[in-house]
Amino acid sequence: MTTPLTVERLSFAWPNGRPALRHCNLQIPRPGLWMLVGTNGSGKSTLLRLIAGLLEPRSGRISAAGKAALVFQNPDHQLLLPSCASDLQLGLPADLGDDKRRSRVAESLAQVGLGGFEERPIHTLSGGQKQRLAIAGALASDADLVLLDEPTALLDPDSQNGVLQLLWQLTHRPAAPLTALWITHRLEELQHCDGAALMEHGSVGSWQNGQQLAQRLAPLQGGRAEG
Ligand SMILES: Nc1ncnc2c1ncn2[C@@H]1O[C@H](COP(=O)(O)OP(=O)(O)OP(=O)(O)O)[C@@H](O)[C@H]1O
Repeated sequence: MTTPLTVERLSFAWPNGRPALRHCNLQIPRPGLWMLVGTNGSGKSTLLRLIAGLLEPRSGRISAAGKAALVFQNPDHQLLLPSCASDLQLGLPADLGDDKRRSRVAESLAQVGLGGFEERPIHTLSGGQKQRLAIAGALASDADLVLLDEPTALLDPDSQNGVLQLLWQLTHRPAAPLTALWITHRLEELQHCDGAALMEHGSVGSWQNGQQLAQRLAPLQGGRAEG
């Protein structure tokens, strides 16, 4: 099986000269749900933006087996059009015909539990539904690698669990399982991943058992992974 993502000696500095990543290495060995935790400012969001191609590295290499899509903490920052269907249409591959576009939108909505929501105005969705729609956008765009930047930070516990379960199911389905790289500050989420790694000062540590990493971090940081 091809390795979904390899990041080698990646370095990045902002225009003000401040380094954000320092020779950062990360390898996701197989599809699944992989989580990153770390102090504020350790470079997690910058790493996701580099992998998504929104930023150019200063040096190093990123090699992804498939297409990447980014899901932001606040879905209002990425859902741009008035209805669910119109928003998903925006991210579809350009070469699809009309019938295929309609069916791709319907399938993507169904896969995230929003079947039949084509005409629903986005402003009428709950926070959890908006986050599901953002994930449907990743599915509709044919992404294999979904990069989620604290996707549950603004959600209540029920919606948080719903989004976690959805990602678990999409990353463990028998046919074409996705690869997800999920940033979190909520240590309880680490119990639901295939591996968790700690990011510090612009570098990522090795994969660990999520539950064990959460147990190590909780007493150190008062239940939160922030410094
Ligand atoms: N647009 C920017 N211009 C300059 N510096 C930035 C910019 N965005 C982030 N930084 C800096 O880069 C460093 C890494 O930020 P980043 O947002 O990647 O950290 P993070 O681990 O995602 O933090 P958090 O957990 O708070 O979201 C920080 O020092 C931050 O202040």
